[in-house]
Amino acid sequence: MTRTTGSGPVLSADQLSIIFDGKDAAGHAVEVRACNKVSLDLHAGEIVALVGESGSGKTTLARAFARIFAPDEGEIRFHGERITGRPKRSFYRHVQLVYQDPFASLNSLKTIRHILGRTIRIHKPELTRSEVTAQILQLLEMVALTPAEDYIDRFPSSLSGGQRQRISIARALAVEPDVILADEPTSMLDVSIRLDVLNLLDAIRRERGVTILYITHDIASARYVSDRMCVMYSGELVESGPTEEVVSNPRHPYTQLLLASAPDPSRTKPAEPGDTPDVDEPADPSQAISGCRFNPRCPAVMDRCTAEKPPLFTVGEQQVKCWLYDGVEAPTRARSTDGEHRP
Ligand SMILES: Nc1ncnc2c1ncn2[C@@H]1O[C@H](COP(=O)(O)OP(=O)(O)OP(=O)(O)O)[C@@H](O)[C@H]1O
Repeated sequence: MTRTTGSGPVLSADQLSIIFDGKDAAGHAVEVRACNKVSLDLHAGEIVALVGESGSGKTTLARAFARIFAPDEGEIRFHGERITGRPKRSFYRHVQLVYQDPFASLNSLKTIRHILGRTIRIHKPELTRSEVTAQILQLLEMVALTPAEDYIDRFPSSLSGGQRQRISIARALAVEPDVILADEPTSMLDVSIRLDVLNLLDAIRRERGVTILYITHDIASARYVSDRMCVMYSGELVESGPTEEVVSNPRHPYTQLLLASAPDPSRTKPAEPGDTPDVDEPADPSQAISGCRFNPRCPAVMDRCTAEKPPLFTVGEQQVKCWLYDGVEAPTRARSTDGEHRP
């Protein structure tokens, strides 16, 4: 798969559904739409945060982008080309996944030289041994494990969680990817080093132009690092837009709930007493719900919400899947778009 240049998205999901076999509360077989007709474009050099509570489908979407799950409906496109049926190895030259758990994702019996060298050699078999070593040292410097010579022959078991996550990120960078899909990369790390990893992702984007999908439960970290925020609920994207717009003026009742529940003192929309349901009550995608999937929890539910599924409405720079915005005009600021009403 070759990289083509152009102004379109680097990686995109187009009406993507991933469906698992599951069981409902009574034990009957049901389909679980972990992702349901999701459309999302990732543009060159941007950091997009995908936020939502546990079970909302964030990991499933990342794994579909990484081709671990094949689409049941819709498409994944890389620079506009369908990827179904294309060789995976050449795709992984461009798109890399960083996992949540830096302890499980690195082989603790191999040295860092082996772990990074193997990835470099798979993608660049023409390099000599000394060229591979030079690249490993360069990668260690990029992820701030310095002096790099002190780390290259160490085993992951001698590193802290934050240092291991840096090795995972270095391994992703080893192929000089266009896109990194970072699935909760800081959630298993000490709070004190989470910011370092977020700053590293930001540096990778600025210095290498890598597009990053940052998946997280934590709205404050998403706000810190991302340009755009997409909110997922029960397998669907319910709101997206420039991060500051979404955070300072959340439109969807679910986004309002998430923000009101976030331990972020700088939030601008505090909860009104009694107006939000419990955010710890996760959505169950195996549950049959007619109309909007958020309607059983929505403080603003209307008759229409239980009868019809809302489409995406454009409100200013945001896209919101909620009937509250049917026919609502909001001031639109001058900003270039690709003309399509897609997140
Ligand atoms: N292999 C699978 N088989 C059946 N159901 C699955 C499978 N993988 C995920 N699911 C279901 O799909 C839904 C979405 O899961 P997913 O892990 O994508 O959510 P998430 O938002 O990433 O949650 P978390 O933050 O807890 O990882 C959940 O209801 C989950 O139980």
